[in-house]
Amino acid sequence: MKLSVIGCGYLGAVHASAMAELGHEVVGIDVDPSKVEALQAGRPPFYEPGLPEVLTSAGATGRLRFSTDIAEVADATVHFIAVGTPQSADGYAADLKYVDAAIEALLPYLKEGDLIVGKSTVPVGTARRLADRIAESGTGARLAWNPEFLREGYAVKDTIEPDRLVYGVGDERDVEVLDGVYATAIGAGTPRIVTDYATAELVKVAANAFLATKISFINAMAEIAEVTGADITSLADAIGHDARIGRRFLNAGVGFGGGCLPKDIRAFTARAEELGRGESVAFLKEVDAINLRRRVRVVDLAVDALGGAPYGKKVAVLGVTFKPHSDDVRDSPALDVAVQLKGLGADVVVTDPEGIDNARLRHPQLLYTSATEEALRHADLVVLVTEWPEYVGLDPAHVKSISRASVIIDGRNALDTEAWKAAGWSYVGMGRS
Ligand SMILES: NC(=O)c1ccc[n+]([C@@H]2O[C@H](COP(=O)([O-])OP(=O)(O)OC[C@H]3O[C@@H](n4cnc5c(N)ncnc54)[C@H](O)[C@@H]3O)[C@@H](O)[C@H]2O)c1
Ligand SMILES: O=c1ccn([C@@H]2O[C@H](COP(=O)(O)OP(=O)(O)O[C@H]3O[C@H](CO)[C@@H](O)[C@H](O)[C@H]3O)[C@@H](O)[C@H]2O)c(=O)[nH]1
Repeated sequence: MKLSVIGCGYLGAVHASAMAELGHEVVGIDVDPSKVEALQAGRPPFYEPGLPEVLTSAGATGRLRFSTDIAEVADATVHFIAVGTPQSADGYAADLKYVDAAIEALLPYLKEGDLIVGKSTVPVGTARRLADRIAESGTGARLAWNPEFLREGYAVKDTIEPDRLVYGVGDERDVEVLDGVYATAIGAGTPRIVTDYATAELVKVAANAFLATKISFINAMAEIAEVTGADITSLADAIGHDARIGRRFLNAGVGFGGGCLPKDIRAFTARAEELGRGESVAFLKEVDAINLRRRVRVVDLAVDALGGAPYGKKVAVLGVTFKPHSDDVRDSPALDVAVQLKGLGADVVVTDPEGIDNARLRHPQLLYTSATEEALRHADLVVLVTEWPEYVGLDPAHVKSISRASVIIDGRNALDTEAWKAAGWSYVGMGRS
């Protein structure tokens, strides 16, 4: 099939490449010429494991191209909307200006029977509004909403082998069109839920709200563990053995960040309030508050470890991305912790395998190095905030020999506690003693 993908950021670039890899002819459109140039040259403009390989192999088939010219969508019959829906500058609601602009830009090129497929995460009610706009344009095109559940770091695999497909449709004919797009996954028996627009939109935000709640739940338990001497990791293991609860997403630590969970729970709260149902999701404000408290907790632990006097002390911050295997620093707890420590006067040196360039753009006041040793050398304190394998695998005896630190703060409960203690470190985890 001939597809277009409007918006080639984290979601769109992966979607376009994976769809071409699966045999479709795809044009990816983005308004950012530097992104388009990089993608067209086979270079992902961001770090995502597996994407360079798919870009190259799909590119070599001639089925994948990228452009800034929206007119190039004219041949395609299915058009994915994958533009950003960030938090508004003045509140919690999602800013839909990119989605609206993408639809308006697409309208002149639509043909009878074309299908626009929304993949961006939007407030419930958006698809109905956009469907009305498309109907009124008289193009004969239709709209479906097909939320995306990929995780950064596993984005290619999650796109090619999704857990489930959700089709929010306004016309039953579009189920067949989407089955054609996802023929490989459908053939492999991937569950597919066909529903209306509102349910499809809500499935996406409900899934992220649930994941965020699960993380904040375990972090709330960590707060209790901290005042009782209980161990949060053992607690998570124990409750996680109950199949009704499950162990995944029960890792306590500095909390969740990224371009999705924080903004999506806030946008959901704002939308529910608009609908007069703010009380139904009021708990998400608490989920957000618990999450943000974990960042402060790490900062407080660091200040304590520095004897209450962070000024002029060298703090090595290991990790700056919101999670490993990504270069994304959007709403990153790690970056937030680094900025807060810097604000208290510490000489913060941040290291990360992939996130430094993005972090520097946002916070040029911090010192950065890609060399872990340089960050650690003569550090008065070591704080791990993103569990990259290279930090988890550090030799505690070696770190001791090059730093001045005696305390390691493990903001992700990812280190081998006993090994660090055995090497003479005072180990400080999150919700564990
Ligand atoms: N990143 C993820 O892991 C992920 C997963 C699932 C869903 N989502 C959702 O997908 C959407 C996109 O997220 P993202 O992380 O890829 O954002 P992003 O900011 O990385 O990418 C958005 C892209 O859209 C481009 N763009 C903006 N307006 C445009 C227009 N009119 N025409 C063409 N291109 C335009 C921007 O230049 C940018 O490259 C969001 O709604 C997000 O919530 C993201
Ligand atoms: O037990 C856990 C699990 C995760 N996290 C943190 O939670 C955040 C989000 O992690 P993850 O969900 O893996 O990352 P994303 O790539 O942002 O993916 C989420 O957001 C995407 C965008 O909506 C969805 O598509 C995915 O399904 C959803 O998992 C990160 O900061 C993690 O460090 C924890 O603190 N503890």
